[in-house]
Amino acid sequence: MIQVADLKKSYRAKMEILKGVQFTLEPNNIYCLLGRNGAGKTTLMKILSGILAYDSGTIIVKDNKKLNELVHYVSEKPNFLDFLSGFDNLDFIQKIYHLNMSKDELERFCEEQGIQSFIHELVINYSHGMKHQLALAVAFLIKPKVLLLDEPLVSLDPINIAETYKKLVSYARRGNIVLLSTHMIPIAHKLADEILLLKNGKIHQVANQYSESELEHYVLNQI
Ligand SMILES: Nc1ncnc2c1ncn2[C@@H]1O[C@H](COP(=O)(O)OP(=O)(O)OP(=O)(O)O)[C@@H](O)[C@H]1O
Repeated sequence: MIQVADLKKSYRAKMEILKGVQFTLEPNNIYCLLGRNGAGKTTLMKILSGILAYDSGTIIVKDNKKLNELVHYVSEKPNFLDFLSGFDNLDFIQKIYHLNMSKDELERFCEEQGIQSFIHELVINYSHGMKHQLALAVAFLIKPKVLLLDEPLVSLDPINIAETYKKLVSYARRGNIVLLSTHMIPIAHKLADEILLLKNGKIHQVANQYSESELEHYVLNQI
């Protein structure tokens, strides 16, 4: 469980983006982070993943575990070693994480992830959607307890979106936390157990108990 309280962040003296953010994340749940452009969603995710420092507030992790050891952040602009294949990128990452996977095991993993058709091509030649699929595969390879995804579905085709829905739900239900930012209300409605609405530097946390049109109405009235 992760409890965030009174979290504040400014980039410049007069530009406070997070003004005392408060929310709780529990294992087995998917959270969708919604908010207008520039609301601070990426800022919040970067803070949770330890990439960015915050000014004040507390982030408490159950059992006093270190958050940055539990979290994996998938950026909206994933970066890889472009002149290696996706497969060699995955192999490099599994070695860094000491997963001790053989090439055959990694091939099987790529098949399970549905990325075998392009995984041996150089990343420099990948489309946006292929890069995002590879970034999601990295997340499922290293299996973080807390998976943060910054607009992960924007460049995926409908079949890959449906597959990713299934993967994220089953991943969360195995005792993990999934937090993803999205601008798409149907995605939030379909996936989220709870909605985190970021507005004016504060979070409103609500259960996803709405129909899709009610959620749209709620979000459009709140943000
Ligand atoms: N490194 C930085 N230095 C200064 N200002 C920044 C920096 N990064 C982000 N900001 C500002 O902080 C605000 C929040 O940005 P952030 O990227 O967190 O928003 P967001 O909710 O993810 O937006 P979007 O939905 O458009 O992706 C914006 O006003 C942005 O210009």
